[in-house]
Amino acid sequence: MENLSDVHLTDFIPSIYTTPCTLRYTQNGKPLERGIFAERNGVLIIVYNKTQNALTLVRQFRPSVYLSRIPQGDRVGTIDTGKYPASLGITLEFCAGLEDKTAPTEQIAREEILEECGYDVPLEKLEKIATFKNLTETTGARSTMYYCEVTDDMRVAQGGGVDDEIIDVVEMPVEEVLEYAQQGYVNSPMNFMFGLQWFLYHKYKRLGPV
Ligand SMILES: Nc1ncnc2c1ncn2[C@@H]1O[C@H](COP(=O)(O)OP(=O)(O)O[C@H]2O[C@H](CO)[C@@H](O)[C@H](O)[C@H]2O)[C@@H](O)[C@H]1O
Repeated sequence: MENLSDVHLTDFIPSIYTTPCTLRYTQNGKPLERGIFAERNGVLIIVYNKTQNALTLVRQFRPSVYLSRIPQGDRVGTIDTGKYPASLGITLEFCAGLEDKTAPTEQIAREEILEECGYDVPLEKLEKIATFKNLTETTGARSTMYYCEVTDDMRVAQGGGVDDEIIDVVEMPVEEVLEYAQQGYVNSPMNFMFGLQWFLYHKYKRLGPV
């Protein structure tokens, strides 16, 4: 995962994943315009391994996170991966996936848990937490978050993703996740911080660890 080379920025290449546009409108008589970066909707799953009292998380290289950590002046030409190693873009996240098929979100969540984390979970083990907006200033895409408890004997595969995905599955003891989230700089998305708070309040502190 850390083996990164030939990194360079190109002009935007349209794809099914992101659609930039500008919305013009008049509000209270004032003409306005706002840039929008439309994204796909997705699902997120807080996977709690009861056997290990651990959260099942995924580590992966996120290009947008990597780029955000490189100053503008050093983004020209081939990026110096000696100065800016892959680790800058490696995040710790909950299992997640895009709604890339017309299946119910529960079904997509179940498949992502299997593909990324290797657990085969029956649909009824998925508890829906909420559907919410990812960001409000640049994208209106939504995420649907689930909670799912697993045990070691539900693991049927190694996980790690499919196709071009390079994903490490990390079973991290809950107390260790807490320490990680209390650092001054957390290389994880906002939904990770929210999901962790939800888990602590609604499951971990309330019911106690197994
Ligand atoms: N911007 C992009 N450009 C090109 N190819 C892309 C792309 N985004 C995804 N892909 C392709 O789609 C594949 C599958 O992605 P996934 O469905 O596993 O979603 P991911 O885990 O990236 O999380 C996603 O969905 C979750 C849940 O919404 C979000 O939290 C998270 O930010 C989001 O990346 C990737 O391996 C890649 O090939």
